[in-house]
Formats: sequence, C-alpha cells, structure tokens
Amino acid sequence: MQTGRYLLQRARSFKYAFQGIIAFLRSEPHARIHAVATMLVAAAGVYCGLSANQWISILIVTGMVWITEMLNTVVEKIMDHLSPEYHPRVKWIKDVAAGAVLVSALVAAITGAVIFIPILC
Ligand SMILES: Nc1ncnc2c1ncn2[C@@H]1O[C@H](COP(=O)(O)OP(=O)(O)OP(=O)(O)O)[C@@H](O)[C@H]1O
Repeated sequence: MQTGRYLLQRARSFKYAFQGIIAFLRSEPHARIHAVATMLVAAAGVYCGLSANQWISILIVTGMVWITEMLNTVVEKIMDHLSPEYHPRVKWIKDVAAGAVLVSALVAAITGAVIFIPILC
C-alpha cells in the first residue's frame, strides 16, 4: 500500500515536470529557438555519423544550455513576481543568471565547432 502511494506520487511528480517543460516551450520564444537548434544539431550529428563520444559531448552541452535557459527563465519570473520595480540587486541577480546561459552557450558553440569543423572542412 505504502509502495503504491509512493509510486503514484512519483508518477505525479513526473507529470508536473513534463507540464513544466511544455509550459516553458509554449511561453518562451527562446525555448522554441533552442528546440529548432537542438533538432538541427541532431540532424547534423546523424548526417556526419558522429562517434559515441562525440554524441555524449553534444548531449552534455545541449543539456547544459537547456537547463541554464530554463533556470534563468525561472529566476526572471521569480524576480518579476517578487520585485517588479527596478532594483540594483534584481539587476545583479538577473544579469548573473543570464551570464550562466551565456557561459553554457559559449561552451556549446566551442564544443560544436571542435566536433563539426574537422568533419565538414
Ligand atoms: N526589476 C529590475 N531591476 C533591475 N534591473 C532589471 C529589472 N528587470 C530587468 N532588469 C535588467 O534588464 C535585463 C533584462 O531583464 P529581463 O527580465 O527583461 O530579461 P530578458 O532576458 O530580456 O527577458 P526575456 O526572456 O523576456 O527576453 C536584466 O538582465 C537586468 O539587467
């Protein structure tokens, strides 16, 4: 009985997490751009016949970009809710969160270049 309730609760948590991903994709134009970019990179990876290690690298950096973008969006929404007026501390928080996205995007771009440029050139 306890196990059944535990599994039901876990299934609900998965459902809420999937609802979160759908909400992110629906409400954020950035998310749709990431989705298109992810599909293009996956198609290029299949076309170029990447090795397992190359796929793992692409998966890790792609996941990093998605995760930082989602958390940055969450930070923005929290701050807009808690403090809609201009505040230097809010600027610091939002800028640092945006910086995390930039770091992950740069790492992803460099990784993509290291993998794809030798294959395509
Ligand atoms: N309440 C605020 N107080 C101080 N600075 C703010 C505030 N809101 C936004 N900013 C500044 O504006 C920048 C952009 O914030 P915003 O929330 O519009 O993010 P965005 O990335 O442009 O959002 P979106 O995802 O809607 O494109 C922040 O990085 C910060 O420098």
